Amino acid sequence: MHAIDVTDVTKTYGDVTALDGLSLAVESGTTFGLLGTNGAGKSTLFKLLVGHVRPDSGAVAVAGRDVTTAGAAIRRSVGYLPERAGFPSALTGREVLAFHARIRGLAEPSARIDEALETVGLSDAADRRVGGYSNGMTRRLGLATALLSRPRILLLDEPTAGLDPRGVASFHSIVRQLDRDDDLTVVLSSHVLPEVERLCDAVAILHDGRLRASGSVAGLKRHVSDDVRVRVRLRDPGATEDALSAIAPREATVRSTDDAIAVDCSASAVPGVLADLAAAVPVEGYEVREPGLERVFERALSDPAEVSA
Ligand SMILES: Nc1ncnc2c1ncn2[C@@H]1O[C@H](COP(=O)(O)OP(=O)(O)OP(=O)(O)O)[C@@H](O)[C@H]1O
Repeated sequence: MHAIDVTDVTKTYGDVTALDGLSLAVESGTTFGLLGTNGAGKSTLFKLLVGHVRPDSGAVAVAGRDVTTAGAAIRRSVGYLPERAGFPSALTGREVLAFHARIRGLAEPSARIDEALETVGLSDAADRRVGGYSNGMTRRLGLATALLSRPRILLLDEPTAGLDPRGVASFHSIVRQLDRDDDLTVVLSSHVLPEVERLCDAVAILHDGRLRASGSVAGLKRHVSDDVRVRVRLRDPGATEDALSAIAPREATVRSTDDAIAVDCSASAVPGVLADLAAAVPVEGYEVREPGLERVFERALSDPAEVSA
């Protein structure tokens, strides 16, 4: 069962094509990561999913219902934390939530407000003015507003951007706690690949409004896993050119930094690569790395063919 179905959606803003024939499905109950370069269309996708903008063409369905026709009913089942959520600084956290509960016409608002405050760890700060909240607390208050209607689908647009490491850790632990609820689908966008790798079951990578890759994190990694990356540190930074020439005849992708070169090649080619390099230039050391989500991302951006894994 899909929580979200996006079918051949195009969305333009004047001359800018934000989404270009995008199709994407998100399984119910999963935590799904949305990755992409700046301007790839992630925020536009979130806005389509909550009905804040309409597609020029194509269909957007949430919980099996078309967003453009289901309107308010959809908004009740979806919680949305926008990329930039600010609140009136003179209000307390509880007053902000009471306001959001009122405009959404929620029944039993105080019980829901207490529950949301508890979930995001703001119960003790609930009666303090929002103007005195840290960035992390403000983001968590944003999450609390998204949770007020006890949504089945939670959309988090770059929820940890700009937070310090403690703020990030505390947000992650809340998302992990929410993830225990099998009926809740979480879609989060992020530029931090390790964050997505840690929290998400499946991901989509967007570029220029198009889908470049989608699938389980493990499946996408396997897709590029015939290659490993060998990073070789050179004793003499001036030897980079000689090192590159030594590798040139091999079937490998090579990148150089000031004092190291990184070679993507098959695992079986590693001894030969190391031997070629050691014969050509003084080598300080090396490490071999299995592919991570970072490699999947690089591959997705450099190769326009859509990958599904
Ligand atoms: N209201 C708007 N008016 C005009 N252009 C817009 C508008 N909103 C978004 N765009 C453009 O649409 C494209 C996609 O933007 P969007 O914000 O969806 O990308 P994003 O992936 O969320 O980017 P980022 O990672 O930088 O937040 C960009 O080129 C952006 O400039």
